[in-house]
Amino acid sequence: IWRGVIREYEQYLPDHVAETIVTLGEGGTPLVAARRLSELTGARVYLKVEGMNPTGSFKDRGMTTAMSAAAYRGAKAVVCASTGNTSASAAAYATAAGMTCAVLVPDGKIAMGKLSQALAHGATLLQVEGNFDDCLVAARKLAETYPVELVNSVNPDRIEGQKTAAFEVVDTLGTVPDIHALPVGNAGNITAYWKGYREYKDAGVTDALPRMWGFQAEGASPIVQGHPFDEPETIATAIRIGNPASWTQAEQARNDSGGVIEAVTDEEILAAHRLLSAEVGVFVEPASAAGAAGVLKRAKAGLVPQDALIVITVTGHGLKDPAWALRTLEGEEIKPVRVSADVVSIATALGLG
Ligand SMILES: Cc1ncc(COP(=O)(O)O)c(/C=C/C(=O)C(=O)O)c1O
Repeated sequence: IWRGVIREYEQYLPDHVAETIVTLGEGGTPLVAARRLSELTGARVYLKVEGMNPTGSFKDRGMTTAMSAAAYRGAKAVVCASTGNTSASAAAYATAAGMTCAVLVPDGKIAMGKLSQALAHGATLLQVEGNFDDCLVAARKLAETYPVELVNSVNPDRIEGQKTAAFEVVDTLGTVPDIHALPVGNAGNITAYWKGYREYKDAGVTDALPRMWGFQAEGASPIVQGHPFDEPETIATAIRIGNPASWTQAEQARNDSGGVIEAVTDEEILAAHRLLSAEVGVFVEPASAAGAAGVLKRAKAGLVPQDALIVITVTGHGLKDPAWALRTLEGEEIKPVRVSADVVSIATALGLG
């Protein structure tokens, strides 16, 4: 039985997170061989399906450690800024810890699934007139001034929990991938994976390191462009971030691993989003497809080494933001076919008639 991230990887985690463990069974997510992506790229591609965590995104890995640490310090209230998934996760783990949770989200830019989760878990959700970056500045000031713990990925306990995904990839594959690809927003996750891979190598579990390939949405690609975006814009609202908190660490992961951080367009993100659900069988939210979009883009440019072992993290479940399964970027509806209840109409509609 899987016992959650802290108990499975306690020896690699700080002592203060293992004293008062708050867990919802996070981690132990599937590593799925993506045959269609292997065909399209000429590599051996696996997906680390992080939508299979308790609240449907990778954020739960860092929330178990951050909330356990907060509980150990006797905190009664937590706060976070979020594009949605951090708030869903913070709300669930705060509830599990018996704490109150305040979340600051950008006005009108949070996917319905995530909003419903934060509210269902009883978080106090404030829609801030501003973008995610404004929310993060406010959340940090609030935690400095009032007795509330900040559980954003600027909190190192978050990174500690999230690095366990790298351990799981190695434990499942039995080796290190040549390349690890994933979306980059606030850049905590690329930082965490790189830390995890390095710690396994330092511990002698592995003898190599992957190249880190991070992908930002073109309209929200400060690390790619080398300057903050005051008005980040993308339909991938989870990564609609203009000034990543872990910017420097993300560049270190890119440089030290000999990897890249590049941009993909909303069209490329949605095309990958649809390919993953329609041709691989894994339904993810749009931002989560940015890594796959980037690998496909580099494959088209002849930049994916033949037969390379590639793991792509898909970060959140498709149910978080199902709207994009029902409409195209051009706005046309994808509607279920309506038929009368007789078997002939049904057979005809199915092309059997
Ligand atoms: C589905 C999904 N995919 C990718 C990212 C980017 O990860 P980072 O580069 O570590 O930020 C996020 C991030 C979400 C938040 O930042 C938040 O929830 O506040 C996400 O929800």
